[in-house]
Amino acid sequence: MKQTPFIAVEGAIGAGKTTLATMLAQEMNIPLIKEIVEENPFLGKFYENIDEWSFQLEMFFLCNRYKQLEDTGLQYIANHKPVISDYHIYKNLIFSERTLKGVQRDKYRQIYHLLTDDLPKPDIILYIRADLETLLYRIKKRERVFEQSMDTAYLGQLILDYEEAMASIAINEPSTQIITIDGNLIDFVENKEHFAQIASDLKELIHERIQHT
Ligand SMILES: Nc1ncnc2c1ncn2[C@@H]1O[C@H](COP(=O)(O)OP(=O)(O)OP(=O)(O)O)[C@@H](O)[C@H]1O
Ligand SMILES: Nc1nc(=O)c2ncn([C@H]3C[C@H](O)[C@@H](CO)O3)c2[nH]1
Repeated sequence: MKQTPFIAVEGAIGAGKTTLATMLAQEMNIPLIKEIVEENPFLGKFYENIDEWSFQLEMFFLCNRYKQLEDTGLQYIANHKPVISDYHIYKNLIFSERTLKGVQRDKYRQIYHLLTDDLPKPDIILYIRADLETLLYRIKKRERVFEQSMDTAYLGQLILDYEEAMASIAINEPSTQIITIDGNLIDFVENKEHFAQIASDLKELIHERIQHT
């Protein structure tokens, strides 16, 4: 096992990935890799008309994440520096398998594998699992205008897709350790003890990995 961890925070839309990754980066004094949201020119259009804009949006996310992770590999992982990101590259497939159809989906899949198969993959995933009610509440509270008309069925399906994806990673990438956080009950934003427990579990896991290197 590698000594220097690459940690990714994952979960469906509004689960709290960016919030938790930012808090942990600060607590552990490690760099944070954050996905681009506000500068994304296709997100607003996508939520208005998924069929029309999905290919552009998925390709935009893929290219951005590809570049970020390529840089992360060179800057941090190759130099044995720990790093935390608010996504796993696999989320591109989770979303695209739902939003794309037919030839576009086939082409995207090929491009995805071509670009990402040799990218650095996280050693540890913090998976925030939350139900539809919790996510809808948080998306509303966050007030991103383009997300307010999000189809509930789309979000509900993504929750299921995330469950399947995490189970698949657990089987197909056994060196990746997944810590599941109950996002309905654990309030790492308001409750200091909840956050302290997550940080302590993560540090212990990293320590164990170092011991077993
Ligand atoms: N555990 C939590 N308890 C209470 N509020 C939370 C919790 N996690 C996140 N929030 C709140 O929910 C909103 C969404 O959080 P955040 O932006 O971190 O989610 P995200 O998973 O990064 O979203 P996205 O999928 O859109 O990137 C924010 O307003 C945040 O303060
Ligand atoms: N279709 C699609 N594909 C992705 O890879 C992807 N990654 C994030 N998102 C959406 C969720 C939030 O609204 C917003 C910020 O995370 O962007 C995505 N949407």
